[in-house]
Amino acid sequence: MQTLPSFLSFKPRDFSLPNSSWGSEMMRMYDHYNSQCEVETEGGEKQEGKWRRLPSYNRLLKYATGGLYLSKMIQSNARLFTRHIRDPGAAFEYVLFVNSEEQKCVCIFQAGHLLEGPPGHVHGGAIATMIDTVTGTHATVLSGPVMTANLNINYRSPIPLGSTVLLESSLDKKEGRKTFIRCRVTSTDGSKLHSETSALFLSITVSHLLLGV
Ligand SMILES: CCCCCCCC/C=C\CCCCCCCC(=O)SCCNC(=O)CCNC(=O)[C@H](O)C(C)(C)COP(=O)(O)OP(=O)(O)OC[C@H]1O[C@@H](n2cnc3c(N)ncnc32)[C@H](O)[C@@H]1OP(=O)(O)O
Repeated sequence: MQTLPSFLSFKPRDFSLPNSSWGSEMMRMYDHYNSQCEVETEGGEKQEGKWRRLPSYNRLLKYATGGLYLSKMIQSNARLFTRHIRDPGAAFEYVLFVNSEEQKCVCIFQAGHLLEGPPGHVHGGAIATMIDTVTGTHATVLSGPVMTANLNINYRSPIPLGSTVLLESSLDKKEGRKTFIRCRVTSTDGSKLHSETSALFLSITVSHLLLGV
C-alpha cells in the first residue's frame, strides 16, 4: 500500500483533549461530561449520549472538509486567538460539550497565568473572549455561520487566576437571521456567579467573511 506524503497525512492537534497542565478540577469536570458522550445500553451496547465533545483546532478552517489544506493556503500564519499559545496551561485551556436535545453548551475553562488583569485575577477581556468563543460556537452549531453583533456582559465576581470555571450557554430564541444566546460563568459547583451575558449573533454568508459584504 502506498503511503501519503507527510504533508498530506498531517493530523491537526485537537486542543480540547486533556494535557499535562490540566488541574484536578479541570480533569474531574472533563471526565464528568466526557463520560456522558457515550453510554452503555442495558444490552451492553454503546450508543451516543446526550453530550458531544467538540474538537478544537488552532484554525477555524480545520473544521471544514479539506480545510487543513485551505488553512495552509489562506493567511497560513493566522491562528485562532484562544489557541495560539503553545505553552500548555499558560493561557486558555478549555473544552466544549454540546447537548443538542436541550440546546445547551458547556465549557470547562482553566485560566492560565498569562490572562492576568487585576492582580491574581482574570482579565475582563479574557473572560469576554471565552464568552464570545462559547456563545459563538454554540450559535454556529444552532444556526450555521454567524458573527457576533452584540455581547452584553455583567461581571458579578472576579475569577481567581489558575482556577477552573464553568461557562453554560443556552438558546434564548431565534428570529430570522438572529440567534439570541445567554451565558453564565460560575464556579464548577455552581455556587458562585462570576458573570451573566446576553448575546446576539447574526447569520452571515461566506461572502461576508471573504469580502466584508
Ligand atoms: C457541527 C459542529 C460545528 C462546530 C463548529 C464550531 C466552530 C467554532 C470554531 C471555533 C470557535 C471560534 C468561535 C469564535 C466566535 C467569535 C465570533 C466573533 O467574535 S465574530 C467577530 C466580532 N463581530 C464582528 O466583527 C461583526 C461586525 N459586524 C458585522 O459584520 C455586521 O454588523 C453584522 C454581520 C453583525 C450585521 O450586519 P448585516 O448587514 O448582516 O445586518 P444588519 O442589516 O445590520 O442587521 C440585521 C438585523 O440585526 C439587527 N442588528 C444588527 N446589529 C445589531 C446589534 N449590534 N444589536 C442589536 N441588533 C442588531 C439590525 O437592527 C437588523 O434588525 P431587523 O432585521 O431590522 O430587525
